[in-house]
Amino acid sequence: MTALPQSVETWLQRYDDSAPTRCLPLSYVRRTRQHQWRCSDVSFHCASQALCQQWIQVINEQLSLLTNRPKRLLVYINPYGGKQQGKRIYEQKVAPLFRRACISADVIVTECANHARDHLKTEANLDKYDGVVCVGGDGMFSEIVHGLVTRTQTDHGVDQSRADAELVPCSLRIGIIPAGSTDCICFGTVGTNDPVTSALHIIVGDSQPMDVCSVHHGDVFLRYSVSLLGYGFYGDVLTDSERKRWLGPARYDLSGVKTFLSHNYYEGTVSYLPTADGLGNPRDKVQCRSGCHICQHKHSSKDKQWEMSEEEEKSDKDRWSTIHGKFIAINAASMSCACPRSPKGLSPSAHLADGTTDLILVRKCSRLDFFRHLLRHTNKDDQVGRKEVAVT
Ligand SMILES: Nc1ncnc2c1ncn2[C@@H]1O[C@H](COP(=O)(O)OP(=O)(O)OP(=O)(O)O)[C@@H](O)[C@H]1O
Repeated sequence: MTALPQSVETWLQRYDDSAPTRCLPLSYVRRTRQHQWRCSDVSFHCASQALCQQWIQVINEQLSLLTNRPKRLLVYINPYGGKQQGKRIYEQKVAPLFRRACISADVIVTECANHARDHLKTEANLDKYDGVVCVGGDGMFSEIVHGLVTRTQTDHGVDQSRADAELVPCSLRIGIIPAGSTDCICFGTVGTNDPVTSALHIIVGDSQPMDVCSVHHGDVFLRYSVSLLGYGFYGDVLTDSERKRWLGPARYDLSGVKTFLSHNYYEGTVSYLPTADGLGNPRDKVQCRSGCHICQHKHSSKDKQWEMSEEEEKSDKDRWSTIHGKFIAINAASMSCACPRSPKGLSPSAHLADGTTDLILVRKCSRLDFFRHLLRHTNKDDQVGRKEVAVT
C-alpha cells in the first residue's frame, strides 16, 4: 500500500461511506513555495471493497476528531473591491474547495458599502455558523471586524464607546479571501495574498489571534483598527485615494504622489505608554509567526495586569511619555503591514497579538529625506534607520 500523504491534519475530504468502491480518492494540502498552499489528489486502490470501507471509516473517524475545522460558514463578497474580481475568485477558486471539504457556505454579495457590517451587527443569525469569511480587501475585513466586535459587545451589554471598556472577545473566527487592492491583512497573517492558500487555511481550521485597537475622540468611539492607524501622510493618502476609487489599485500611487508633493506637516503632542520590558522591540528583527513566543508571553503578562495593585496602576500612569513636535506622519502599526509592494512592511517586527502597537513618528524633514524614508518600505528590513524617524 502507498503511504498516506503526510498527517491527517492535511487531508481534505470526508467520505460518503455508503457507496461501496475499491478506489479511495483523497485530497490533501501541500505546501509549495513562498507560503503558498495547494490541494493535491491521490487515489488508493484496495484489494477488496470491504477493506476500502474500513479505510473510509477510519479516515472519517480521524477527520471528525479535528473539531477546529469549520462546517458552516457565512461568506460576504465585495464585488467592487480591488479589480472587481471578488465573485469570480470565490466561485472559481474557493467554492469548489469548500465543497470538496464538505463545508456549507451561505453567500451574501454586498450591495453597498457597510452592507456586511450592518448585517452582522443586527440581522445575521451567528449561532448557525462556525466562522465568517470576507472576500475582498482590507476595507472589507475592517467591515467584518466592526460588525462582529460591535455585535458581540451589544449581545454582552458592553458599551464600546467607553475607551476603558473591557471588550468581550468574538467567538467566531474571520477568514479572509484576498480580492482587494493591497490585501495587507491577509499578506501579514498568511504570508501571501493567494485565494487558494487562504481557502485551505480556512478549511484546515488554522487560526491566528490579532490585536484590535479602538480609536476614540473624547467620549466618542470612532473605529477599530487592526493594521495601520495613520495620521498625517498615510491618513491623507487614504482619504484622497477613496475619492479616486474608480481608478482601482492605481489610486494609491496617484494619491501617494499627490500627497508627497504637497509635503504637509502637522504640529502636535503624542502621548504613549511604553511597553514593559521583555515584550519585544520594533527593531529586534523577531518576525511574528504562528505560535510566536512573544505573543504567547503577552497572555501571561496580561493576566498579571488584571491583578495589578492600585500602586502599580498609579505607577503605570506615571510611565506615560510625551513628544511634542512637527510631524509628517504619525503611524501606529499593530502588525507589520506587509503587502506585495512592501514585502517586509512598515514595521517588520510588529507582532500580531502581543497587545502593543509600534508607534512610528516621522518628523518634519526635507522632501528628499522623506522620499528616502518611503523608499525603505519597498526593500529594507530596518524601516526606521533614518534620523527623522522615531519608533517606539
Ligand atoms: N457592494 C459594494 N459597493 C460599494 N462599496 C462596497 C461594497 N461592498 C463593500 N464596499 C466597500 O468597499 C470598500 C473597499 O473594499 P475592499 O477593501 O474589499 O477593496 P479595496 O479597497 O480595493 O482593497 P484594500 O482595502 O485591500 O486596498 C470597503 O470599505 C467596503 O466598505
